[in-house]
Amino acid sequence: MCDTAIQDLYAEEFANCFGCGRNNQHGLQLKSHWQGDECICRHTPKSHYTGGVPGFLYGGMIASLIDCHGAATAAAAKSRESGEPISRFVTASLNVDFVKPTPIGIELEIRGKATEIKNRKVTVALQLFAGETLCATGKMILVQLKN
Ligand SMILES: CCCCC/C=C\C/C=C\C/C=C\C/C=C\CCCC(=O)SCCNC(=O)CCNC(=O)[C@H](O)C(C)(C)COP(=O)(O)OP(=O)(O)OC[C@H]1O[C@@H](n2cnc3c(N)ncnc32)[C@H](O)[C@@H]1OP(=O)(O)O
Repeated sequence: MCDTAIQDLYAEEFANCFGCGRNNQHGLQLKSHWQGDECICRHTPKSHYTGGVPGFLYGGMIASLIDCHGAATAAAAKSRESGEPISRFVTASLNVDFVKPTPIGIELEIRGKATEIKNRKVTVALQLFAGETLCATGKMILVQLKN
């Protein structure tokens, strides 16, 4: 696994996101790492992010985890393809399927893979696991910010 998180390579002005900005002291500060041919993020949500049924995670938080990790996956995949430094991608489209209730209290693992890279547009497929259980999947389209 690459030691440096993708989010730690974002330019300073793009490092303030609630989900993954290293400079956002009130945010989740998610970290994503390239491993093999995919990108991995691990996070244990706090219990107050419940969706109303104690012990289970709010769907909006699930979408947020997928969203921010998808952006990191797109940035890493594009950088690996082009040989250029990590750049910043924003979400143009986010589709989440909630497959099983997601438990709170154990570490979640989100796995992302780029399925298509076309100029500034990257399509990413994601899976969110709680242990061995696939709880949610995501499909995203991300667009690289213009310089
Ligand atoms: C991430 C930090 C950002 C900090 C802000 C700093 C500077 C501001 C600079 C730019 C503003 C950018 C982002 C907005 C600000 C904050 C977002 C915070 C981060 C998030 O919270 S993130 C979740 C919310 N996110 C958004 O707030 C995005 C709103 N949106 C847009 O800002 C534009 O919509 C954008 C940039 C996505 C694209 O605009 P664009 O002009 O750069 O590019 P363009 O439209 O040419 O698309 C290029 C190729 O993507 C295809 N494409 C586009 N949209 C598609 C879709 N929906 N489905 C399928 N394909 C799509 C086209 O078809 C074309 O493909 P092709 O080349 O093959 O034709």
